[in-house]
Amino acid sequence: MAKPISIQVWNPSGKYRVVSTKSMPGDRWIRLLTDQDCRVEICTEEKTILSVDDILTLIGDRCDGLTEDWGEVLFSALKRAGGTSFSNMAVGYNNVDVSAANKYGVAVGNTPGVLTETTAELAAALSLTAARRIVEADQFMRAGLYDGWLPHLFVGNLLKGQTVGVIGAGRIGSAYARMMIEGFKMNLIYYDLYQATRLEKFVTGMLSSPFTSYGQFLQVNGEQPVTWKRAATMEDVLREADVISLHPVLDKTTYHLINKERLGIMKKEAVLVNASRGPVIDEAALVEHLKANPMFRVGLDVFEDEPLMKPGLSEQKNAVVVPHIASASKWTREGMATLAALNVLGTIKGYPVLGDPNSMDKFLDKSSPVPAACPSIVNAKELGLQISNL
Ligand SMILES: NC(=O)c1ccc[n+]([C@@H]2O[C@H](COP(=O)([O-])OP(=O)(O)OC[C@H]3O[C@@H](n4cnc5c(N)ncnc54)[C@H](O)[C@@H]3O)[C@@H](O)[C@H]2O)c1
Ligand SMILES: O=C(O)[C@H](O)CO
Repeated sequence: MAKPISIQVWNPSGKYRVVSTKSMPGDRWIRLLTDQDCRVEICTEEKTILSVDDILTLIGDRCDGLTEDWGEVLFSALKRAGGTSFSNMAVGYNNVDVSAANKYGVAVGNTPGVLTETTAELAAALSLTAARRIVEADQFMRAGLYDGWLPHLFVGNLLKGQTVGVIGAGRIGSAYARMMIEGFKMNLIYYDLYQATRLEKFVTGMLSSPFTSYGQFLQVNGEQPVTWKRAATMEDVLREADVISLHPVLDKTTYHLINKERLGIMKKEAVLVNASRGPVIDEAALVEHLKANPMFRVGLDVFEDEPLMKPGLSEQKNAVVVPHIASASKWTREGMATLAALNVLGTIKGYPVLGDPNSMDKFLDKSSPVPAACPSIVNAKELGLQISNL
């Protein structure tokens, strides 16, 4: 007999039962659901990750929508309980077996757009922190080791005029690239399967006057214009860039994208940042590379065996590690909760799915009524859901 799971209930008499496996920030998402006749159950267990059995208990024998780590067993249980809707509170959905969801007719929601800038800012922070050895210097200071200014104390890398490499120049990768170009006047080299047209236009391009591009703006102000290049291969980025940030989705094409061989072609003093997904880097190979190359530095928000780090990583002074906080700003996390709730609500109500998963503003604007649509359902086409342009 499964152990009972502790929950908090909102609007107990609501017609639709929606379960959230975690407490999510803010209360707008709860109101949006309860106003539309949903009974909302929020798991209040203290453990961070629920087991499959815990979630099966939460689903029970009737559940209309739910939010966690999902595959065949859970989607079939949700279907048996009458559920048609699931949402990740995340843009990445590598934790979801979408073909199992398709098999059981369950819509899979995600939360794009609202976390783009917040995640890019953390990647920029990790780049700077690693390049300028801020964590090492902070620890040194707190340990009472500072005896006075020295020419060689914590010498790091200057970013200005160096080259930033972006692998995966989608929403977050492009936002990060712009921050590094504007903030530190770095040159850009990027690799993506597709051309990042908007990003390219930003650096050189054809945007409106008074300046046609950021490069021209710098020139007019007496500064060296920045350059950009779309690399033909990922190896070109690894060879040329001084700071490399990873922003692709995680799938079989990006698993261990950074491995021993590819680490080997990077500059000895390069900075590598990962705020995408842990398994994009072969973390055991990275630990060896960090040991052998003390001037090579990494900033990691995500880990291959999350929440664990590979043996040896935590001892490396040339690694900055943070616990998957890239999207952790108040505005973003409340927005993610709202989008996740609206994905579930919209599916329950049979609303169409927004055709453009990059324009979430209308769902996030607290001063106007929320549109009768699902913000982002990744398997809308497979399930034959109606698409709307609002
Ligand atoms: N650390 C965090 O908290 C956090 C927060 C948000 C997103 N993420 C991760 O970041 C990822 C990207 O998010 P996004 O909103 O920018 O997604 P996006 O879809 O806009 O961008 C992903 C880009 O990766 C590119 N890509 C796919 N396969 C590739 C390959 N083999 N080589 C190079 N590029 C490839 C795609 O063409 C696309 O441009 C998410 O899938 C998620 O895993 C992490
Ligand atoms: O994919 C995502 O959105 C993150 O990992 C959580 O912010």
